[in-house]
Amino acid sequence: MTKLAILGASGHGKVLANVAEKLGYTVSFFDDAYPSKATLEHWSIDGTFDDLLELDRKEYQVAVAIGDNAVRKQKLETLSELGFKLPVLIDSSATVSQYASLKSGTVVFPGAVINAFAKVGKGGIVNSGAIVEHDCEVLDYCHLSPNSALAGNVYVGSGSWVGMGSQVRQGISIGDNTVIGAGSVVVKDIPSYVTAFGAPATVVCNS
Ligand SMILES: CC(=O)SCCNC(=O)CCNC(=O)[C@H](O)C(C)(C)COP(=O)(O)OP(=O)(O)OC[C@H]1O[C@@H](n2cnc3c(N)ncnc32)[C@H](O)[C@@H]1OP(=O)(O)O
Repeated sequence: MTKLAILGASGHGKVLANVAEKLGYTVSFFDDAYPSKATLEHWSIDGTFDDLLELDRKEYQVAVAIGDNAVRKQKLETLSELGFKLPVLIDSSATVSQYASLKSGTVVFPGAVINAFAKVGKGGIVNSGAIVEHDCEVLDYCHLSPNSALAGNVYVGSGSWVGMGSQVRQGISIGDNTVIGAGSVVVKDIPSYVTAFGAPATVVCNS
């Protein structure tokens, strides 16, 4: 059995562990709240981030269960530089086209769909029931929240967060480090470093 060390003993971590166990991994958690927090449900937390860095890279692969895109990026980059394998994890109930491409550290949650020729970069979260239609390009360290839907040929810049249930019309471009609020309907391009929401989505502030 392959061992997976999960950084982040969070709700997100619980779902990630569930995905990984279905794929046959044995999981253990690491979190900087250790030792004051030593368990997560029935799992044990075995140490802090620094403890995780001491693990044998041949024995352990690593996943980062941190929802904040910037923090997840920073942790994954450190782990990658230190030689840890950051697997792509795809829940057994998700549908991912054989023509789609996903980069290291990306996790696809239950019921998500990634269709033909879509690309998802490094360290992404494709959350439960999210849809990434054909030819979309989602750059590194994005989070597509539960039930969000990108129609065909949508572009999402790095570090952006598409909120729960949001829908993005085909061909739309969303910039880097932008937040699309929950329940939005995006019908016009949205620039980088902003928060936008509503139906139709409009920019409400810089993020
Ligand atoms: C498994 C998981 O749980 S994954 C996590 C999924 N979570 C999400 O998708 C949440 C995405 N986040 C949001 O939608 C947030 O509301 C954000 C980021 C857009 C804004 O958050 P904040 O900056 O904290 O805004 P705040 O909650 O203070 O609201 C400010 C105003 O905007 C309004 N507002 C906030 N979000 C939205 C939204 N998505 N759509 C419409 N209006 C909104 C609020 O009603 C409030 O209006 P008011 O000033 O008239 O009272």
